[in-house]
Amino acid sequence: MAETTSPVKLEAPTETPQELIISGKESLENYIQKGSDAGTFDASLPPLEIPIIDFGLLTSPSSSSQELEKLRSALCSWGCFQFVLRASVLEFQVINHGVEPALLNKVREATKQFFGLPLAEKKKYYQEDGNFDGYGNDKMQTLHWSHLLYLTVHPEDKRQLKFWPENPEYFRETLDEFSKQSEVINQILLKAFARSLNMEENCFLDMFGEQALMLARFNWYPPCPRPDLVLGVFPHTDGSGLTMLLPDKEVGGLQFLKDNQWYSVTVIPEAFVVNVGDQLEIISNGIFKSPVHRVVTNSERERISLVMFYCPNQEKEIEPANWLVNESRPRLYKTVKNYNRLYFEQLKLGKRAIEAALL
Ligand SMILES: O=C(O)CCC(=O)C(=O)O
Ligand SMILES: [Fe+2]
Repeated sequence: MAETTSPVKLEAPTETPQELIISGKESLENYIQKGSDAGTFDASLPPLEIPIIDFGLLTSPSSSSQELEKLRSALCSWGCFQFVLRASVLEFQVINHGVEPALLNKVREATKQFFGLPLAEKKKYYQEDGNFDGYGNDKMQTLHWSHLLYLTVHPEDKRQLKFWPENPEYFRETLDEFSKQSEVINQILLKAFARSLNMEENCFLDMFGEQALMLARFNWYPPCPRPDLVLGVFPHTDGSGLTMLLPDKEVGGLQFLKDNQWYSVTVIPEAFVVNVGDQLEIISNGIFKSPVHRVVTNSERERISLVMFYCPNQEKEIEPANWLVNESRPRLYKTVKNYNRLYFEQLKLGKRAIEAALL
């Protein structure tokens, strides 16, 4: 998540993990989790039976109550759902063109092309100390088998264009278009989330504010020789308010934890996966769950994903919405400001920020 001063030390990757291991600069051991978190991973887990929400039924104030109930139940039990966007759905919304499969393909193509560039070219966009945007990797004690590119996309005056790839040449305009459409989709979702709890439809949206932060995180998972031992991303919850993920069109890997069991997300080429982040769990006073998830690796194929983190304005305090606090549901969380900072401070200590926010 974006931070002006990132407490997690980020170092730009040099080569792919596999190249580093072959050249002897790094050991596979550095990628294998030890101690109580150690485990072996299995890509063929039970499929995640998360609901597929009909986005079209959420877009009007008189959304079908059945679809809202389905949404509420997904957010409270799994904390995530999938939805497929048809171009027609957004045509009558604020924007006059929808997210078409062609745009999704372009975004995925741009992602693949960028990560496929020679290192010398990618180096131009390396993360710098004290700045979160840019190309790098999560420098945790045990390494993730992935590289990433973080870019702040909203508010527009917070964009740092020097980290926006110019290669491929359509990267910037594609991300710009996709970000604008993602923002509209996120706003529609937040309104539907509020309506699903019988709240005034703008109440979550107002808490995010006009200066809501939107970060794009492009992930690249090269093939890994030991998918049974090495993870692409460790189990975590997102520090966002709301996360909208465009997964790889063909290669799976994302898994969610529920009741101590891991489930694999089914690959549906045109579907987004949406999950609640910690900040929305706080705002909803724990009614919506910020789910633990991870990414497993694959020995044969690379995988890409694009994650859009939508977060409340970090200058604003967030706290459980009044409507959701009552005698039978006492307030669970403190008032917090700049949750993203707390998130990374706790991550560095190997802890979950949401626990530090509990009253
Ligand atoms: O690549 C994915 O499917 C998910 C990545 C993820 O969880 C994240 O970037 O926070
Ligand atoms: Fe995540």
